[in-house]
Amino acid sequence: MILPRTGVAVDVHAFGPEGTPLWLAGLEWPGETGLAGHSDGDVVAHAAADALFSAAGTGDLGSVFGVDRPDMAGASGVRVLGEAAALVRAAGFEIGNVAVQLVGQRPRFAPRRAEAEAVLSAAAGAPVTVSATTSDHLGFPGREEGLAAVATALVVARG
Ligand SMILES: Nc1ccn([C@@H]2O[C@H](COP(=O)(O)O)[C@@H](O)[C@H]2O)c(=O)n1
Ligand SMILES: C[C@@]1(CO)OP(=O)(O)OP(=O)(O)OC[C@H]1O
Repeated sequence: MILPRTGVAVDVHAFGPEGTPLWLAGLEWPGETGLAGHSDGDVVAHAAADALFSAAGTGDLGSVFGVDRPDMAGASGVRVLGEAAALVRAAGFEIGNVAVQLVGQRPRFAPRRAEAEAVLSAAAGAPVTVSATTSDHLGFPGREEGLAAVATALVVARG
């Protein structure tokens, strides 16, 4: 019997200097300060990609993409998630779904949830849902030093 496999991941990025564009959940957020990173720092897309690797048992974000690949400098979250999904499929898995939760005081995510889910689902080729929560002003997200995202993914080996 082929059983589904779950994966889990957390990603964290600090905010960059004021004026850095924010890319989050595959969307640009005008007027919001962006995240620092080798790529565009999209914690939601990164957590989704890493959860897929976790489910498939194909390593993790750092070991697959690393920060020493010049072609990944500034890479979009949509690209990271799309490439992760392709690698997981190439390893012999179908993707069931990915669920992500953003942790941060801002941006206010809910008004753009449907838009973000559409963009990320298209990138992954499977349903990606995104929820958001504040940390009630506690910890680094609460102090608005950065954002975190936690994700789970479900994959099934092709029979
Ligand atoms: N960045 C965020 C954080 C939260 N939300 C929405 O607000 C709801 C309540 O959040 P609490 O942390 O106060 O429980 C949450 O369920 C989200 O719908 C948001 O849109 N953006
Ligand atoms: C995505 C990568 C590669 O550009 O860079 P970062 O933007 O630093 O993101 P992180 O979540 O630390 O994952 C590691 C890297 O693979």
